[in-house]
Formats: sequence, structure tokens, C-alpha cells
Amino acid sequence: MISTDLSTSKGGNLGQMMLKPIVVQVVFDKPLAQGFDYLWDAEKIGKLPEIGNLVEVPLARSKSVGLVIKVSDHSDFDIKKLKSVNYLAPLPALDPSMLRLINFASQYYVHSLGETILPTIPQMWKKSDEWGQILQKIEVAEKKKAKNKALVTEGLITKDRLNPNQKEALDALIANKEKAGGFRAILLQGQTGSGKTAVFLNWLADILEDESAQVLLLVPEINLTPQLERRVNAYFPEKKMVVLHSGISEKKRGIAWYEAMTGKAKIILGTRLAALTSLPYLSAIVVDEEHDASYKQQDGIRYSARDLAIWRAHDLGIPILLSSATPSLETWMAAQSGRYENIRLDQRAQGAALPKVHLINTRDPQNQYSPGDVGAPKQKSLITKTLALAITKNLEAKKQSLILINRRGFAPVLSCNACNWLSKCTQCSTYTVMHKAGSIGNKALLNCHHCGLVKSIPSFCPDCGNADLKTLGHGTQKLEDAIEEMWPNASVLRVDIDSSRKSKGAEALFQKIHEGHVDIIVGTQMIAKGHDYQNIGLVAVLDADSRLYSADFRAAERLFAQLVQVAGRAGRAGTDGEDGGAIYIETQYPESPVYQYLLHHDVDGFLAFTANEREEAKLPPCSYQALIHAEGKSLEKAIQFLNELKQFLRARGVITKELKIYDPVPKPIMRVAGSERAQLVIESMNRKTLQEALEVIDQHLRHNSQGRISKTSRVRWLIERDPIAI
Ligand SMILES: Nc1ncnc2c1ncn2[C@@H]1O[C@H](COP(=O)(O)OP(=O)(O)OP(=O)(O)O)[C@@H](O)[C@H]1O
Ligand SMILES: [Zn+2]
Repeated sequence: MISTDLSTSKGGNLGQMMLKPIVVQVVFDKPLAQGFDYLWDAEKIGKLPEIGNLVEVPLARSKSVGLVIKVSDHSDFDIKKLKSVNYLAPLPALDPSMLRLINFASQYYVHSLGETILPTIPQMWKKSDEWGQILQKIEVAEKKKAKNKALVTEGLITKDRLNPNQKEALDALIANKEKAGGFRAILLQGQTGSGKTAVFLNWLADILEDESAQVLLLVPEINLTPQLERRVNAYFPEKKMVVLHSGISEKKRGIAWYEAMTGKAKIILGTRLAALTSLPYLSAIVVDEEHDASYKQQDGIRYSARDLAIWRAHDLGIPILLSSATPSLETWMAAQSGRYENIRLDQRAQGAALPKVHLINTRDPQNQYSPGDVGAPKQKSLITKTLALAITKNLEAKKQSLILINRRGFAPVLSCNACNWLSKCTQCSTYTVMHKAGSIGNKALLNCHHCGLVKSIPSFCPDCGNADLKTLGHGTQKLEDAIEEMWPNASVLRVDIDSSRKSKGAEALFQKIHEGHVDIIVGTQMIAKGHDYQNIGLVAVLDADSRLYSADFRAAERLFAQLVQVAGRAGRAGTDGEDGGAIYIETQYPESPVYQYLLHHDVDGFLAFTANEREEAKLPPCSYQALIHAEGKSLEKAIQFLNELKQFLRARGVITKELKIYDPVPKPIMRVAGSERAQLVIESMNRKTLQEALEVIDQHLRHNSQGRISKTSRVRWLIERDPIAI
């Protein structure tokens, strides 16, 4: 807990305070249950300490930057032996509401306070040797930036240009303000391209009329920030906006964070990491594409930025708007039950129809090429005849086609025709993926997407010496080749991490698409989300089935959302009644519920169906889960570690009717980079029961570990709350 024993942590009487020692407790980015105490020499530092100050202190034989979480006049340790704080960062203390947030996050996600907050502070502020000149440097950079600000009007749709649906939504948002006051959670649910962005930007305009107000606008991916950034700039040319995500330079991020936490920046646009920024005048939050899995941090403290944002809004008594065409089941159920307001936009902004859905049954010979067909590809291709004809028609109509395949590289595995050798990764329980020359290195290579291992392609089978090696399966590069061969006159662009690394980032690739220089786009999920394309007539999904059946109970929910989202990239600019483009899905299982609900654009139907399933199976969001991850030299050790934990919990009486603990199992990808991994699922219908169990587990494991590595078995462990993949 963050606390202070002084009547006030701020502005106390310096003279009076000097009579007693001043002790501060400081936390670091380490899995320590507690912080360390230091003496505060107010005369030397020139200020009294405040909770939320960033300081440099001696730690072990070195020095470290940490956060003050307690100010007091005594210590449980011998005061004479305490070391002193070296320096205070030239920053205001973090806002008290921010401290409440990290306090909550630290308890909820069972991580130390230091581990929760310090990773969110930009490196620039953790290098104390730069503190001396940091503010001058920022001033210079700010002046330079202010000069370069160009006026843009992209995507600006003012209040009076909103269509009647949007107006109604905006009116509801603004009118309910008086009614609800304080905290409100609102789901803005609307078809893809229905103009949700325009609605929430106009809503923020209302909030930003208060000069000091700050608003936080969260987006799931870096790739989505440039387009939204331009739109926000168009709406609020006078307001200072900062962008916070991991893709900007450390210096830029350091300055942006400073402007946000000092209240100078009024609009904070960022990815999940921005959700943990101190914002003293925070007045409203928007979570765009709230269903997106990217809001969940996947290493260290595995928090959900969306969930923390909701907690924060509640704590501050401010509104939070969750926007999506495909809400997560959690959010949708909360809106259905009336816990959240539900505001809907059920028509596309300019009146275009929704894209027509075509399910191509790949088992039906009519959809496939027969030998001798005109235009049949030379190599076996993923593109069916039915899809090829549709693409040709779309090209003729001068529209762009978007083809999604969720696998980068040329082919997911290389194999030997004679002995069935497969290109396994030596460090992981996966295969190395074949990449074409020019994608990772100059030569064609084998690359493991889990550990990064890179190997040259053998000329002969390493097992039997046979020279006849062939690729199995398809990745974006193979598909790109096939398309170039089938439509030699079309300009084809591949969009995946590899191609964006080679160009000037993904933004340059998206720019090419927007400028209309591309006819066919082949890409991974990177192309599926939130982009506002203007001329896509056709979307095709080639490997949807691979995600249809999975051990993970959320697989169908994720696939459905992705299909609706990618379909929604088509036909966006169409006006009244105009055709809204089409989506073609190649599948062997056209009858499966995911596809059937999609066929009718029935998002609510699909969610109701899924909610039913989860209720029957008592799975989240109808129950709560946590995972204990374990990884070690061998799978046996990891499993044994988890089994011992389970036995301990049983002996302690933690396992009750209220709390279910499954048996430890290997992870879906069991071995990564030489470590073998297992997991234990813990489940309860009751959040509090789960919380208490996790605290017992954390205490027990910590007691027997150094950091998060077990002293006896050397197994590394981690607790994850609300996992999104099992
Ligand atoms: N009132 C309007 N008049 C004309 N065009 C509009 C209007 N509102 C939105 N648009 C345009 O319609 C397109 C879709 O709008 P927007 O991006 O706001 O939709 P969205 O619902 O946020 O989309 P998605 O969820 O699919 O990302 C944009 O190009 C936008 O400029
Ligand atoms: Zn590997």
C-alpha cells in the first residue's frame, strides 16, 4: 500500500520537519515485496519529499532510480544505518490518482509496486545523470516542434456534418452527462465504417471545452496512430497532443510523457503503455477497438490496458467510452446487462451497404480449377477459381483487393520428399519458416518466429542427403508470388512485419495503398484492423479455418471479430445504397456458427450465442481465471514445480468448492528458446476468492525464490491474471 505517516506529504513546514529525520520508502523495478528506506536531506535537496517523486538512490554497490511511495519520520530499520537519497528528478510527483491506479494494478495483477510503475516511465527519466540539463533540452525540442506544426483537415467531420445517426449518438453521449454525472462506461457499438471515430472526436471536443481538461485516447496498435493522429490534429489544431507508444524514439517519448504528466498536453494518444501515464487533469477516456487483444500486455506484469482504464475512470469519476464494431464478450455483456450504457450506430456513415459475404466451400469442385482451365495457376495455389474470378472482376472495376493470410514468410516449413525430414527449430517445439531472399537477409533463409533463430537453407536433406526439398503450406511471400503470376499486370503490395521493416515502416506501405498505387494487397492481420481505406472493393481470407478449431476457447470469438473487421475495410467510401464491397472466405466448414453469423452481419447474434456457451461451460467472462506460468530446463521440472504448488495449496486448504485448480499441462508451444514451459489454470466464480488464492501463491513462491526463480528447482514462474490465451 502507498501511504504516508505524515499529516500531509506535501508542503509541510520545512523548519519543523528538520527536527525529525525524514525517511522515504523507495520502490524499484524488481519483484521485491517492499521498498527500501532512505534518509531525505531536505537541505541538500532543497525540497521536502512527496509520494510519487522519482529519485536516484544508492542500491547495492551501485545506484538506481526508484519511486517514493512513503514519507515518514521513522523506519523499521536502524536510522543510523540508512543511506541517503542522492537526487530528486526535476519532475512534479506523480498524480495521486495515478498512485491509486498503480496500487490497484499491483495488487490485482500480483506484482510489486515498482514492477508495475517503473517500466511505464521512459528511459530518459531513469538516467539520473541527465537530470541536470533535461528541462533545457525539452524546452529546445518543444520550440522546434511548435514551428513545424502544419495545418491538416483530414477526416475532420464537425458536429453539423454528422449524419442523423451520428448526431443521435453524440446527443446521447452529451445529454447523459448531466444525468449520470461522474463515472460512466459507455459502449459505442457500430458497424465498421459507421463513423464511430467522428462521434467520439466530437464528444471529446465537448469535454475539451474545459481549458485544463486532458483526454486519453487509446488505440490497440502503433500502426493505427498516424492516421488517427492526423484526424485528431484536424479536430483540435489548438490543443497540444502527444503520442505515446513504443515505436517512437526514447527522447520523443520522454518529452511526450513529461508534457502529459505535467498537464501541458491535453490529448494523449497512445497504445496500452499510455494507459499508465500520470495525467493530473484527466477528464475522459476513449478506448478505440476495445476488443483488441493488443490491449493485453504479454510480458512482465500482464495487465489489460482497457480494464485498467475502466478502473481509472471509475476511481476518478469520469466517463470512459469503449468503441468497437465487434465488442469483446466482457464489454458486450456488461452493456446488455445495463452496467454500461450502450450507444449504437447501425449504418455506415455515408449510407453504403455492408460488404456482401461469400463463403467459398473449398471442398466443392465447382469452386476449384480443373486441369486445363484458362488462367489456372501453374503451381497449386490457395486461390480458388471462384475467388480468382472475383478478383479479376474487382480489378476491372478499378477497385483494390485485400487478401489476408495470417502467416508471414514464404512457407511455414521445409520438408524432404524422401524421408519426411522437417525444418524443426533446434531450440523450440516449432518449425523454422522459410523466407525468400531479401525478406530477412540477402539470401533465402530459415527463421524461427519464436526464438529468432536463423539458418541457411540446406541444399540436401540433413537426414538422408536427398536433394529434393520442398516447402509445405503458404505464407504471405508465396501468395504474393502466386498473385503476381496470376495477374501479371496488377501492382501487388505485401504488408507484413518483414516488408514494413524494409520500407520506411508500415506507414509508408499504408500510404501507398491510400494513394491508390496498389491493386492487390497481400498481408497479415496488420492490414485487417481499423484502417480507413477508401477504395477496397474486395477482401479475401484464405486461412480462416486454421483458427476455427483450437484448444483456446476464445479462438472463435477472435476469428469472428477479425473477419468482421477485415470485411469492414471494404466499400467504406460508398454513398447511399451503393454496394459496400464484398468479402470472400475460403473454408471447408461453411456451416460453422462463426461463418453463419458473419454471413448475416449478426454481431449481436454471435455474441449472444457465445455468451450462452460460456455461461454453460462457466468460462470467462462468466468466471475468472489466472495462469501460473512455469519454465525451466525440462518440462518435467516445470510440471513438478506446478504440481508441488498445487499440493501446497491443497494442504493449506485454499482449494475449495469455490476455487478450481486444473492439473498442470505443457503450454501449446511447449519449448521456446531452449526452455520448456508448463502452465496451471486457476478458476473461480468469485473474483475475491481468486485474488486471495493468488496472494497466497505469490507469497509462497516468493518465499522460496530468488526474484521469480525457484531456489530449489530453478524454475522461473509468473502469475497472470485474466489471461486471454490459454
Ligand atoms: N458524417 C459523415 N459524412 C461523411 N463522411 C463521414 C461521416 N462520418 C464519417 N465519415 C467517413 O466515413 C469513414 C468511416 O468513418 P470512421 O473511420 O469514423 O468509422 P468507424 O466507425 O470508426 O470505422 P471502423 O470501426 O470501421 O474503423 C471515414 O472515411 C470518415 O471520414
Ligand atoms: Zn526457435
